[in-house]
Amino acid sequence: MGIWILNAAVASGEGLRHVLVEGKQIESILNAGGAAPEVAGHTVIDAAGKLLTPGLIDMHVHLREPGFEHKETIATGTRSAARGGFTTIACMPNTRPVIDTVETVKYVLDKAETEGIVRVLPYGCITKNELGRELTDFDALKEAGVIGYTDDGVGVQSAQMMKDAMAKAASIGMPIIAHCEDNTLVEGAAFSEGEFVRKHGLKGIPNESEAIHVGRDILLAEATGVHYHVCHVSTEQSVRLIRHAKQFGIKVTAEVCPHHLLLSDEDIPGMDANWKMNPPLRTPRDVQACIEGLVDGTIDIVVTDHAPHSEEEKARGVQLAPFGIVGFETAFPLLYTKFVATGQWTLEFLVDKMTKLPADVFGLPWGKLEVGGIADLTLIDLENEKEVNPEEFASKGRNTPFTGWKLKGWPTMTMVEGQVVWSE
Ligand SMILES: NC(=O)N[C@@H](CC(=O)O)C(=O)O
Ligand SMILES: [Zn+2]
Ligand SMILES: [Zn+2]
Repeated sequence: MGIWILNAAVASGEGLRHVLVEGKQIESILNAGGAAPEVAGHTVIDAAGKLLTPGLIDMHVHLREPGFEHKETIATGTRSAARGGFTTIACMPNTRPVIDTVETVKYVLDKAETEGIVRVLPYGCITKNELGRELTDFDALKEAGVIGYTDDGVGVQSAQMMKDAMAKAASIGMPIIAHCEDNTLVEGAAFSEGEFVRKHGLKGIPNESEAIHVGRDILLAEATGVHYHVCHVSTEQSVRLIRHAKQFGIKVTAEVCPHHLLLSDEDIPGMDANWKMNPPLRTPRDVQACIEGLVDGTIDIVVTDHAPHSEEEKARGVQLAPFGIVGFETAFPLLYTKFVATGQWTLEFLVDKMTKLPADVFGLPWGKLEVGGIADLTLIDLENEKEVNPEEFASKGRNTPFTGWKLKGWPTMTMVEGQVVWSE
């Protein structure tokens, strides 16, 4: 007995489909124009009026477990992901303890297996404790199941340390995923150098703090041959450097977050820590460069950088509050409403940036709608308009700048390996 998903629209826009899921697999995909399928004995999901996509993939998320369970857990984070239409998520290692040992990797994978409802792929740290002093055991972490190395949350300050990390990762066919930030340029600043900090007489975070690492690391990637992936690109300078590196055939890929495509520092309404994230909201010119970079392929994929914090932490005032905003439950509706519904992007472009392309960049077997493929699937309602209401989030985090935005494109069902893990 299988599951027939009937009369679903697909992102390419050419007619409706009936899709049969048997066990963990997509068994067949039919054009809905032909003879009606034999559904007797099967479960039927009526997808009329809905878009069917491969399950969304998010290669940059913070699940906070172990150690920061008051912010999020693997249970709540994966539920939040499922509500956002995500079926595969890659979690960052800046937990407590950080994910720098085989034991911590196993802990996360075990928790994900027993308490998670979507697929969780862990990253391991580049350096022990993310302190930048000593490399972790890349071989052992790979063996334990990490999909790459990153010190996300902080930049690797030493060029020699980064070069050693890249050389080692390259030798075992693994990627380096970099949070690009030079600490000497950002001390004490909460927002980007731009209109907002000028107006309020604050110290700003300059664009070079990110782009200096991007430039340095591109040269190190060229020298070592590693696959180098740039986290949360936010500046015009970074986009330019990555575009140039790609023209040279250097193995660099990059990601961008919805908030860096939709908001600039000029949108910050006041001293509200729900607008504080790292990298910060930059100038309108940077936003435009990120959009252009995504469109021309300089930036490969969209990620959320889902970074939940408690309300108490975010209420400490903008100077003391931690950086980060939640992202799972608003990502697709935001980008659909603001870029696809407005006619700037095709639906297929957006869906590819959140499914097929992340899978391609990281060599993962998911993210495609094809017979014989794993049945990770998402249904999305493109018509129903609804306001963003953080009280409805499955995440423990309520820290979003998008409260009250009226959006379309809300997921209504998420299936992982043939099992409906969430539906409205
Ligand atoms: N993005 C953020 O603002 N915060 C992230 C860290 C990070 O992604 O660098 C976090 O862990 O809270
Ligand atoms: Zn980061
Ligand atoms: Zn992050």
